[in-house]
Amino acid sequence: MQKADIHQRLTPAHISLSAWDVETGKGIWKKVVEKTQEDTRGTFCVAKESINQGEQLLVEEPFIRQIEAKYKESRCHHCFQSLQGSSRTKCRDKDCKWNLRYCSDDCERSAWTRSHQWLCRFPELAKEDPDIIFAVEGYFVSKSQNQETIPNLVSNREQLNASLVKDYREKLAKVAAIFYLTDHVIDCIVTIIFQIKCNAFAVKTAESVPVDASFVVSREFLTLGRAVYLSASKLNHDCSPNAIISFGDGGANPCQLKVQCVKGPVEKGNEITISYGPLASVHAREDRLKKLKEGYQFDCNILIALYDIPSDTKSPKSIYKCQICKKGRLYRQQAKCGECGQEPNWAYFIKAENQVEVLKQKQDYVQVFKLQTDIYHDDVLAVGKTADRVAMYACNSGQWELASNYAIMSLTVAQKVYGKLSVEAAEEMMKVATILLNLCLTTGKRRKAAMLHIKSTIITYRILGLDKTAPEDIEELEDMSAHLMFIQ
Ligand SMILES: C[S@@+](CC[C@H](N)C(=O)[O-])C[C@H]1O[C@@H](n2cnc3c(N)ncnc32)[C@H](O)[C@@H]1O
Repeated sequence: MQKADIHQRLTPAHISLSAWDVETGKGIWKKVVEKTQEDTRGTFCVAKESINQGEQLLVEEPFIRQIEAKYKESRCHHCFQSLQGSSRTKCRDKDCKWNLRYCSDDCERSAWTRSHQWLCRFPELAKEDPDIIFAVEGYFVSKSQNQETIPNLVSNREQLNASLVKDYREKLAKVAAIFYLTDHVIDCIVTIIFQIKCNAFAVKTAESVPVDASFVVSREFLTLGRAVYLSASKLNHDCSPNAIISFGDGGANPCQLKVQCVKGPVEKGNEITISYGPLASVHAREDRLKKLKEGYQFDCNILIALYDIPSDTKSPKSIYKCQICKKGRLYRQQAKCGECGQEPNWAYFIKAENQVEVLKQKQDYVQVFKLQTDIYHDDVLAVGKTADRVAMYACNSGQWELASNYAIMSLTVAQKVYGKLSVEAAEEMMKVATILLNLCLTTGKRRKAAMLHIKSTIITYRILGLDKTAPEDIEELEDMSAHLMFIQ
């Protein structure tokens, strides 16, 4: 028999894939159960018993994963681990043209049994649209579990425009011809494309990036690839979530996903949520709704129910400062101040907000900050965001003292809005720590403040359980502390 004939016969459309050697499974929830309700939110996760802040709720391996093209040379195709210093393994088939690298024989075997055995023989597919290849891999792995689509995941396919489905069917033509796929299988793969859209997580890792000649200032997140997890995919979205997702096991196993409670206690029966990206702390309500609709094809019912505010209000959190008593908290267009009973001058606020927009165009954020602190109370996120911006500009030009003053103001806002023990405040604390360290290293000033601040950042991280999700941050804080010891 010709090699080409063997290829055609050994395709998943012709033989039944058995579950041999393909290890996939759902991660086991701790203190959490999945529930399904007949409303638009489908299945979701609730606390089975009271959950404390910092508790780890799930550790899970991907059902399917796909590395970012730019890491193909430098990271393992299967587990995304860096290949630096490790002996590289290639595909078992010497004729394979996919040019895949693995960190170990185990990873090569896992990738082979899951899907590469089917793709290996068709080098022309290596250049196909990654969305298509990922979905085809999803089909192979699902078939190995005797399923035709990824088990129990939503696709929201019914809400999508029929022309999008048609586009994907056309894009699948090449794969369909190679594998002799039936119309039914093509349809399953289209569903998997949409399941991936609704459920895949970007697999991220944090990396410290040195800024100019100083110690460490910036932490960047690299997206190594994407992956679908069967249990974690049951978490619904909230713009102010009580859990976070992290990846990796202290630098190892970059695809391993963890879910951690960060706002507790969560009482029995209450929902566990994560953010799919949009956060109340960062994005305006309209932007959040749009991102969720475009990215995940749903109308967030939490946003609609909780933040149903008049459309002329820019943000639910814009609380104006009464210009007469300086104490009253005014919501937009409120007739009288609750403190002094005087009528607010709304024309003044509107003029100030217009000026803010002009100053933002000119990137004069110091003046923006002055105006905002005049018209808003100090628990308004816009004030914190501007302070953060000024701090970052000051960092980039080495003005550490100015940077530290504004970073502390930004931290104060985060602590007021989210609470001292919140992930948002912890992130701001990390920034303040690095800025204070740089200030101390360059001028010798505020050593004691830096030491104390680093200590309280470590404690905050530990209470929130972030030492488990971001152990590299703790390592960095400990390094900072050690550096400060040697400064007089
Ligand atoms: C990753 S899945 C979450 C689990 C999903 N509820 C299920 O039944 O499998 C994402 C989908 O859940 C639904 N969803 C998640 N969060 C939601 C929310 N806040 N409001 C409405 N629907 C939501 C949407 O259909 C979304 O595309």
